[in-house]
Amino acid sequence: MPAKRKATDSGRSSGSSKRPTPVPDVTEISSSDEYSDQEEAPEEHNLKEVVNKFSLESFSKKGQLEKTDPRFGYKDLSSLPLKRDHYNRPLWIEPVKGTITLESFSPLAPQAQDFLTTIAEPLSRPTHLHEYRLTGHSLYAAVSVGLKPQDIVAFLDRLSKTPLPESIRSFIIEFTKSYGKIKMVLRHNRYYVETTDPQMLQRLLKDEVIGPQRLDNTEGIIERAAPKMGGLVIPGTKDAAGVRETTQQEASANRDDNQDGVVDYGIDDVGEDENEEAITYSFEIPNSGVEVVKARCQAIGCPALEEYDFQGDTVNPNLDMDLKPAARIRSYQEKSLSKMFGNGRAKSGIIVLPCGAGKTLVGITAAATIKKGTIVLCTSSMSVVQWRNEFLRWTTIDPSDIAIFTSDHKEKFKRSTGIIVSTYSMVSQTRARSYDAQKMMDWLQSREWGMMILDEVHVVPASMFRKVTSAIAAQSKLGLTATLLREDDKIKDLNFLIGPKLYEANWMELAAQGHIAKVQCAEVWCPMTTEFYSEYLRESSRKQALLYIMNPRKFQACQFLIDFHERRGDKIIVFSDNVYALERYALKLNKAYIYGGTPQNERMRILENFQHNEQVNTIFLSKIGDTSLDLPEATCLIQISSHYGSRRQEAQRLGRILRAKRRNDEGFNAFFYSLVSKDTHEMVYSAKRQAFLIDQGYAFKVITHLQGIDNCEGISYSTPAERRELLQEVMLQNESSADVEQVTDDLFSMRSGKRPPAKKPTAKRSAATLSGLAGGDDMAYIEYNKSKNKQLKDKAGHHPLFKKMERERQKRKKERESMK
Ligand SMILES: Nc1ncnc2c1ncn2[C@@H]1O[C@H](COP(=O)(O)OP(=O)(O)OP(=O)(O)O)[C@@H](O)[C@H]1O
Repeated sequence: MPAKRKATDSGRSSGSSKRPTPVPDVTEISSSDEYSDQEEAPEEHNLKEVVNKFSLESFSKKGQLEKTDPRFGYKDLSSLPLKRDHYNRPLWIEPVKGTITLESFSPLAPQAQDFLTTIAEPLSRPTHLHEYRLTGHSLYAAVSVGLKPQDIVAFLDRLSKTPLPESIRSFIIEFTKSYGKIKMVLRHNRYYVETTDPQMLQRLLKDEVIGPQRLDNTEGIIERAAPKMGGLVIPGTKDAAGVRETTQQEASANRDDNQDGVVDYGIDDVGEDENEEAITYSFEIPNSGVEVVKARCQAIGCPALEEYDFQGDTVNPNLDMDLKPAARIRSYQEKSLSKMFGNGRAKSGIIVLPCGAGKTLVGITAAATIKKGTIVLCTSSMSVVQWRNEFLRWTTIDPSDIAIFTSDHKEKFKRSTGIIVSTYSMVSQTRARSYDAQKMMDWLQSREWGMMILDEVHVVPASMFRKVTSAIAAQSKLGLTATLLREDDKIKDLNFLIGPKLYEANWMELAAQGHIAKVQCAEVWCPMTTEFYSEYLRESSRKQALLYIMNPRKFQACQFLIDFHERRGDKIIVFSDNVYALERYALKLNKAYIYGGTPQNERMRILENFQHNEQVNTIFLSKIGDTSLDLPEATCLIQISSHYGSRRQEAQRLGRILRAKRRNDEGFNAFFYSLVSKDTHEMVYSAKRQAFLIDQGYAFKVITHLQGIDNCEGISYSTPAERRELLQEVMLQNESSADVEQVTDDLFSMRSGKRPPAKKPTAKRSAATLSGLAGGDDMAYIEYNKSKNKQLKDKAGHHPLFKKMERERQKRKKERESMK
């Protein structure tokens, strides 16, 4: 956990007497990830320096000083006159930061978009204008899929409304000229640094960091013929889907479509000389030196590419596995894989697809393409089981060739190669292992793996990756995620430790094609009641949080929306990070709820009821349901409390309704409401949370008043007395009741049954009249002691199936009685 976070925590433990607790800064606290770094190791610091060096900002700093008016941030772009036919060209290219703006309404936008996702990082993709940025890493990714710097420059120039700025041209050429010259190669479980350029070899050997890493063995400098690239067909597609091919098809399509002949890709020869015969020179380095060498290569401007020539790998046995004939991967899945296998080899990197868009199948198809031993790492044991099932569902793999390594299962595959599915913690754990687990680990470490698939790659910090990647030798690494986001900025480390972002899908495009649901997003502003607001202004920040979450107007909005959507036939999930509020809301509204302390069998019962019981249309979930929850029945989300400014949580939560079963119904929309108490810190957090989704093209409507709420029958807290009573109850809570839940598993964690339930809020709620405290005799503390969750057991009796059984039982009883 970052040091700053610790400071906040210690502030908490100091107790209420040491008020005021500083208002938490969103950037400080929202990085509480399932796997947080405990502290920044010294090598992590070096890593930061290396990754920062590659930012375009530092490259263009000089230009920025010259061109920007410091008072207004105004940039003088008069040196870039518009081209005569600028209206036919879709790009604006900003010379200082390398931002590229695409007019998405241009007829050339689809082709330009494909090109831009290859060479730049998407920043924002609302309806009419998309924004991208060229970075060192994005250019690295572009070169690694076979594009040449001159082609990138030429094509950008053609699409640009102005002549290509000189700064952009030199940035592209400078940053890419050495890419691909150095490769990190794994052979027979040993690492080699490889290059085809003798001068580069000399430079590496003389380098003060890389030189000493060379192993002093008998092999010395190894000369070999460079591997030839073979044709490649990605399973589940109609034909080979290399990016080179795609790009060339697009280029010719573009030429055909382009009546005025203004824009031409002109990149037909991309990667042409790749097949030329060449000699490679390589030397061995120790496993422990891999990261140092990679960091150094990046620092000297020649990043070491990691590519796996799996077609030419005759040492590792082939795995007998194909996609089943019925499996057809979708166009965006194919596109993402084509970035990985663009030149017939497997490149390491990260594929970013929205929640529910089918990342699992992408990983499976990648494994079926290389057909070598593969290790899949997931965040929980439940995901492990799901991955194994998905492999069996989509591929022809023999079930005995795919094994599980978790605390409960330690299986090996029977034949020479296969697939192992495990969790990050099983593989990276450093404390003493059980005898079986250690034996299993030794076995995993003694082998060379063709590919390592890293699921939910965004949650895993650099230190954990280090442990995983140094423990297991894999030829290529594929990271999968929906949200390549971390508030602590450590996401850049992944570029370095796994590989560049290979592909990022456009959420809106996928929604338009019906692969994920269309969602209406709204932020509902709930005014604080006068009593709550006056306390809010007086209280410490932690108590303030409790007040804005428990604001009676927010409660009313929640009740109103649940009622409205239940009547529309929606199934609703209400999310609250705060467990006290979760319980209070759910009990008051007589709904079931799940949080960390809910036993596994009860979780399952509630979820099953939500799916199949017509009486159960709303459930309350703590942050335990943020990820891994697959409930295609859910069509509406209401968020009452969340993790400060976490953009990732917002996106992951939205992801829970993207799989909505009804998504292809005519005019169907899912709904996502964020309830925010007006004029409180919550508004600041809310704005920050939405940033990622807004960049994906979602528009958040602000609702300042819910029509009809004032005369809604049965609405809670409608009288001042009720509101005062709630306030008194909230004020009696300890500050710790305001904390967000600390979650160590996900909704389906199989560990839950064994672990003691998560600690409940330490606040003690006692039954007592509050008249003494509040000076009013009309108020009484109401104690809810019958859990709605327990009631679900009774509710199950109302399910049609149970009703039918009951009817039959009664019928038989009557028959027996009449026979007497
Ligand atoms: N090409 C395809 N054809 C048919 N079904 C598909 C295809 N790709 C994915 N699916 C289905 O879409 C659903 C979502 O897939 P998956 O669970 O892999 O999503 P995900 O991207 O991992 O989501 P999350 O990030 O929420 O875990 C699954 O039911 C899967 O079987």
